[in-house]
Amino acid sequence: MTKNVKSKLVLVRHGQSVWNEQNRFTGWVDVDLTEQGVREAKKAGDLLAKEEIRFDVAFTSYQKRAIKTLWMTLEGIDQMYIPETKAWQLNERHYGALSGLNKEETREKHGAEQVHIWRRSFDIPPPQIDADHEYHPANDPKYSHYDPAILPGGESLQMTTDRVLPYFNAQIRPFLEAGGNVIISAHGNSLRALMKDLFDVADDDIPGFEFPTGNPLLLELGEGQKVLSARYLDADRAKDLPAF
Ligand SMILES: O=C(O)[C@H](O)COP(=O)(O)O
Repeated sequence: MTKNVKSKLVLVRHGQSVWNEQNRFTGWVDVDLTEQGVREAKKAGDLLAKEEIRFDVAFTSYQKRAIKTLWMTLEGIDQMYIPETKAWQLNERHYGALSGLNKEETREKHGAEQVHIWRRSFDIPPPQIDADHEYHPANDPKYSHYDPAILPGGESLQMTTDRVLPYFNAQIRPFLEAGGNVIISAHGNSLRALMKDLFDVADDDIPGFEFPTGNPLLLELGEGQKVLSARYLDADRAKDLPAF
């Protein structure tokens, strides 16, 4: 049976960041890519070039690790001309008071089980960060044009999903619905939120899925954005995908 592909959607997690390398909780802290992260982002472009997809529009977060990954990927496919929208709703989940801490040291202090709950539960947020802390978005000039009341100080995956999906449905789905091809460069947990919706994954199962850094996930979508096919372009660095 032939697949009736209406649109293509590429999800790419940013290449390795400085704090990925240092094993620190990152969230909304705006750290840069490492040299390895740059190589991963460029490779994402090389891999995507082989697919010969013409994109209509790109989306990314307010965070430079995802923005630069998008730019290098678009450069690799010679499509830097496409419209590009940045939205804080696609940011990584806010890691609250854990932001900046080393994950191993936090395990030593609070126990591996507690750290696993903070990292991989669906609905348990990390401890909130103080409103006057430099890592609270209300104190970051990037977000000064937003009402501080809507800016998070620590999010569970569920809270992340609750701000990613309304944005996706309102701003990105219409392009897919119209048959457009879309690329989104974002983060481990904002991409999990999208994966949960697109593949209809249960709350308890979604934290178990990992997005490799800088490895584009290509989805072919049919009517109503039903997933018809899904594969990571770097098969050697692929992770498990939900059933569809
Ligand atoms: O924000 C972070 O620290 C990482 O990007 C994702 O962290 P996690 O693996 O703990 O979800």
